[in-house]
Amino acid sequence: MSEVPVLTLDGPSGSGKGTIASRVARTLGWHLLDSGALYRLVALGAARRGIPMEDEAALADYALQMDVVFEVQPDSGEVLAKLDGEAVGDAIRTEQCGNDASKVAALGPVREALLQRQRDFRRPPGLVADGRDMGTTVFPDAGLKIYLTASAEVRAERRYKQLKEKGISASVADLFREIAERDARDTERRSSPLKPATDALVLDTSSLDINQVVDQVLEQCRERFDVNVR
Ligand SMILES: Nc1ncnc2c1ncn2[C@@H]1O[C@H](COP(=O)(O)OP(=O)(O)O)[C@@H](O)[C@H]1O
Ligand SMILES: Nc1ccn([C@H]2C[C@H](O)[C@@H](COP(=O)(O)OP(=O)(O)O)O2)c(=O)n1
Repeated sequence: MSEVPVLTLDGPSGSGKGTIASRVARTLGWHLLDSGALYRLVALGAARRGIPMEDEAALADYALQMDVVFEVQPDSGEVLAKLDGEAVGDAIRTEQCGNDASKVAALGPVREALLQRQRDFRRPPGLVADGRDMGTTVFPDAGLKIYLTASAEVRAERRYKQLKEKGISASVADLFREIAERDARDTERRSSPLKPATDALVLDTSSLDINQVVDQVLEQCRERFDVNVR
């Protein structure tokens, strides 16, 4: 078993995983795995190559050989992805790409193809891994597992504000429907469905702000890991 400590943050869309994972990883000085970005990159790369979303074998093959580089921006901490040598920008952040990612992620062979790539992110001094099955399947021996959640209404409202800030128009009602559909697909699939690990700490963030969630997660990290953070 690897000695490198891992914190897993799993949960449904809009629960705050990405935001909290990036803040906590920066504070701890640990590496970051945005596993959802990998599924989004499979969906984007496959669409660009004309691979049909039903062709499991071709999708898994692409997931195995796609060339992905994540570059952390030193100032903002923002992570930029390069796929097959090209910066993808916001193309992987659209709701369409998220929905396509959720579809390719339901395919067992695609999940299998991404498993080792995700585990390779575990490097000293530690890893914060964000996704759906980080605590259940990818890092079952993680030292701390947190399952973030929030009501679907709150999550749709957060997504609405996030899109508005980016200048993208959307309706809360459509976002709510998409979130409910994605929740259903992610929790009902057979291969590594979205659910809290039996040893995960469940944190409902519906009435917490970002700083409150970061503080609670860091508090748990201080208790579980040999870290010295304020
Ligand atoms: N606890 C929170 N309170 C309010 N807004 C939040 C909270 N956590 C995240 N957000 C905001 O909600 C949006 C979605 O968060 P994000 O981290 O992308 O979620 P996820 O990765 O789970 O889909 C972002 O705009 C983020 O700033
Ligand atoms: N570990 C993971 C991460 C993401 N997925 C799938 C399921 C999700 O609906 C999509 C997109 O994930 P992502 O975390 O980027 O999406 P959100 O930011 O939560 O909306 O990928 C997965 O099945 N397993």
